[in-house]
Amino acid sequence: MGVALFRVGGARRADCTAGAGGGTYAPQGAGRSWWEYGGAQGAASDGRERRGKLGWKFYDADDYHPEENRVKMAKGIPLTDQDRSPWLCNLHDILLRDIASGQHVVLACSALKKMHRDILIRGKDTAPPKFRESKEEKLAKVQLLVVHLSGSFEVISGRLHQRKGHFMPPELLQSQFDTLEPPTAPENFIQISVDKKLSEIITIVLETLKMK
Ligand SMILES: Nc1ncnc2c1ncn2[C@@H]1O[C@H](COP(=O)(O)OP(=O)(O)O)[C@@H](O)[C@H]1O
Ligand SMILES: O=C(O)[C@H](O)[C@@H](O)[C@H](O)[C@H](O)COP(=O)(O)O
Repeated sequence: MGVALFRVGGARRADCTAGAGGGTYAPQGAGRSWWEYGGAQGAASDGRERRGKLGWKFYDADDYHPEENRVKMAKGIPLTDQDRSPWLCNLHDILLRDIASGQHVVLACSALKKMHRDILIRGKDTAPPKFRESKEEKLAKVQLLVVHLSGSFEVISGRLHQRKGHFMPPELLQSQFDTLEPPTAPENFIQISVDKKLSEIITIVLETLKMK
């Protein structure tokens, strides 16, 4: 539930280094920028399509869950922030590693809470923001776009019931709605209805990027 585009040049946080979660991750790829969104709203579909239009590398955060998270979700048990932390940290590490090679990246990710999006951007840092933001990271934040794909429970639930071969059962959707913290200022975001066609969503994002 949400999408983000980042242009990040900041340094990786010491407490969020690769392997923090010890899970079965499959890091790959390169990028300077990414966007992130998710939560059964069409994020992966939209991301793949936009990756094609932009020529950016695409990551689906679902591909990076540790096995224990997949098993838990498949049983219909919602993840806790403790479960999500190593997964988000790993994504943060992957993306920052990619930044070094200078390629733009698209990331589809649920990122339901502000703190989840913060981990993707900065890593897991408990220091107060005024102490943890380097000049570089401030610049990076200016260039971050979060795209929040919003929709009604009914529409998204209907789509999930049609979706085949995914570990997350539709029954978990209510917990996602309960957990969602829609992006608000000062996050740099746009909101797009999932009622729109995929092609329309992509057009809006591309237009927004041109203006940034
Ligand atoms: N804009 C859209 N219009 C109609 N169906 C969509 C749209 N976006 C996604 N879907 C469908 O909704 C389902 C969930 O999309 P998916 O990309 O898996 O979501 P997420 O990655 O956010 O969990 C898929 O079956 C997908 O084909
Ligand atoms: O495609 C989906 O249905 C979702 O992306 C789903 O897989 C889930 O949202 C996340 O992978 C992690 O779970 P949280 O939403 O609990 O963070």
